[in-house]
Amino acid sequence: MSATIVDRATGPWDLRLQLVTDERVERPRLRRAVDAAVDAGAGVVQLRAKGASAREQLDLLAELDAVIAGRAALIVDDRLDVALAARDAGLRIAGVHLGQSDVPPTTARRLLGEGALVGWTANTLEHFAAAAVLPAGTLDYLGVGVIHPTATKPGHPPALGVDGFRALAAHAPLPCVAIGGVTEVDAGELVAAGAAGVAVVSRICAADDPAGAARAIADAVGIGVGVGVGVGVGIEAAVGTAAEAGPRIAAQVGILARADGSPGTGAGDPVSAANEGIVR
Ligand SMILES: Cc1ncc(COP(=O)(O)OP(=O)(O)O)c(N)n1
Ligand SMILES: Cc1ncsc1CCOP(=O)(O)O
Ligand SMILES: [Mg+2]
Repeated sequence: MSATIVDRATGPWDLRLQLVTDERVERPRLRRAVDAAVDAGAGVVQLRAKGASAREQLDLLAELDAVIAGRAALIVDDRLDVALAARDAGLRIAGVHLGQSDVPPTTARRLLGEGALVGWTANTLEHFAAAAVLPAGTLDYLGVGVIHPTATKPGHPPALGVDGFRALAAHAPLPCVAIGGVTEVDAGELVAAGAAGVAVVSRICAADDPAGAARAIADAVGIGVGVGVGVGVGIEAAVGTAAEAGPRIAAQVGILARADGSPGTGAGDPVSAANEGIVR
């Protein structure tokens, strides 16, 4: 048995906790929140700055890249052009999170490459059906919500609640990241309901104690279980829904062992495997 070192800036991706930046928060505070979230184990940081110009987003990405320092994947909301320009400027940009009205995920995959992280918003069975017919390997995950009403996204779709999420996610062709009003109160329930992870804006970015909030959510989604000990028992565990979605996904749902060498709870269960699949 040997420890597996994962470069979290380049994958495989840990989807259990994604910090999405809050454009209402001042930059120094935002930098602290990002640092705290990554310290707590967030595997993905998404720049969401809808009011910012492309140049402003590039500046922000440079700041975030410096704070993250390769400890997590940095992705961009909506803007494939900005993601590509930031890469061109030498920043570590893992990929994008696209909405239904953004450029097609197939374009993003083609331009960002096989190793990129590409997420797509999907809130309905129709969205799931559209995701399911994309070429295998186009998408890494679906962003599903909102779970609760949230002021962070005005005009958001109807709130699913945890039960609605469970019912919807049961039909998902890819790992689902739950978003919208998520806190430590229900992050664990969402994982139990089938989420590969949660995406969080205000509970961390606007918290008085972002480090405490990030740690509480990280604990709730099981980050920290089996840290540092990995064995190669992931391939069998990866058979099932996620693996059927394509070989890229199967490769991401490797299983880890606990410190005593026994397999993690993901063995034989691809959803749990997805939640436990990264050794750091
Ligand atoms: C992880 C995750 N899921 C969903 C969204 C929502 O993205 P989108 O539909 O593009 O809406 P905006 O964020 O652009 O308002 C997301 N950003 N992240
Ligand atoms: C970007 C986005 N998409 C759906 S809800 C949401 C915002 C979630 O923010 P918060 O975690 O503050 O509720
Ligand atoms: Mg978007």
